[in-house]
Amino acid sequence: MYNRIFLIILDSLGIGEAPDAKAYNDEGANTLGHIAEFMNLNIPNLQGFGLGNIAPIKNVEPVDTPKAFFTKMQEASLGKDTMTGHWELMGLYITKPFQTFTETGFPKALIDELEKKTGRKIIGNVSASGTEIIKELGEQHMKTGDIIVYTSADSVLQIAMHEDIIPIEEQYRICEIAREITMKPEWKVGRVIARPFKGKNKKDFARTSNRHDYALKPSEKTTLNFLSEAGYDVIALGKINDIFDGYGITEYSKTVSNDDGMRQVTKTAKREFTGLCFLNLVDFDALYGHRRDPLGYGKAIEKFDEQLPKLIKELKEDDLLILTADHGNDPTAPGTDHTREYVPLLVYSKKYLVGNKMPILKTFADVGYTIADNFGTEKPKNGSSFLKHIGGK
Ligand SMILES: O=P(O)(O)O[C@H]1O[C@H](CO)[C@@H](O)[C@H]1O
Ligand SMILES: [Mn+2]
Ligand SMILES: [Mn+2]
Repeated sequence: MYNRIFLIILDSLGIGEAPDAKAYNDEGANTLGHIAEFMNLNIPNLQGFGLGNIAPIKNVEPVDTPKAFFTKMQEASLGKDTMTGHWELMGLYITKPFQTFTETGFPKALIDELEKKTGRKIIGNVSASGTEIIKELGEQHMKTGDIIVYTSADSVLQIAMHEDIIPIEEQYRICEIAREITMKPEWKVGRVIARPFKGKNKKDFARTSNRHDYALKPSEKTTLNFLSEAGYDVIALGKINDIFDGYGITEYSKTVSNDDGMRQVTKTAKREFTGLCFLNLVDFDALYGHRRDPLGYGKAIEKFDEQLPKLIKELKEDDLLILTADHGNDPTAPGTDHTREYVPLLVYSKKYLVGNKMPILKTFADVGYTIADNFGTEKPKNGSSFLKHIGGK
């Protein structure tokens, strides 16, 4: 048994179109592949793990003796958002996608109720990029106190508010009201998200790290519950606690950036625990994928690669490190939304000098199943264990 499993989600780092990409209008999408074509990606540590053995990536050649076990995984659930990806990683499928309001905006009855309960007028109510809509409506919001509601291709109701106009606690209260209203079955969005920003005017508005996601509680127990019920630690870092609405998590800490996430996971590796440490690195997605910034994305991957050895240094022989993603977000694709892709899977332990190829996995749920299998707890309904491919327990 591995005593500690570190699971790091490089949010949105897809590795090529999924077999069903066409159904999502994402044929040809390849987040990592297209970033590598855009720049000279220099990621020696991930390369050494065998990232370039999974798929052809410019400048990231396959290696003869990869340090990790490597493959790619397909998503089984319907959808390509963060919640869907993460829930599936922990064994839970979403077979009926959450409501989206991409084309229409939110219905008048919902907006009316939100205005009445918050006492504030709503502006926006369209599908938009978060950084664009604050440029467009942020100054008006500052003058009037009206709040900016917007959505995307995901099942989200996002509210952008200036931190000097509406104090952060009040922003969270407004979002809690929105979460309650959108619990109605016909309006049930996957997430309500507070998107606070700062700045003097549209030229320097910038979003802050006080973002807060109000997700739904997973409809069934996941590996996180099975672990914590069996007495193991389930340590959530970054957005993980929000994504699972705390369900099955024994302790959590938020992060302000990818760097902070890597610092926190490395710090956690220095202490004693038995169970899972689960980290999400959201900057890849929020700062670069949605912003269609392949160079920024590539540099963020290089930075991650640089920080990885500090974490590895703290790992013991009976620790397991799993690196993967939750969906794609090809910064060279049209629009600003996620892309339906395979995700890379790298599984590393100091126990092994070399890794090997694993079969392509049909579902992200294999990750959660494998973790439950390792700790000998109840298993999720979906998935199967890949422990047999990495030398057993
Ligand atoms: O454009 P921004 O505000 O970053 O929004 C993005 O972030 C949201 C949640 O991850 C997605 O729905 C996507 O639209
Ligand atoms: Mn995501
Ligand atoms: Mn996203």
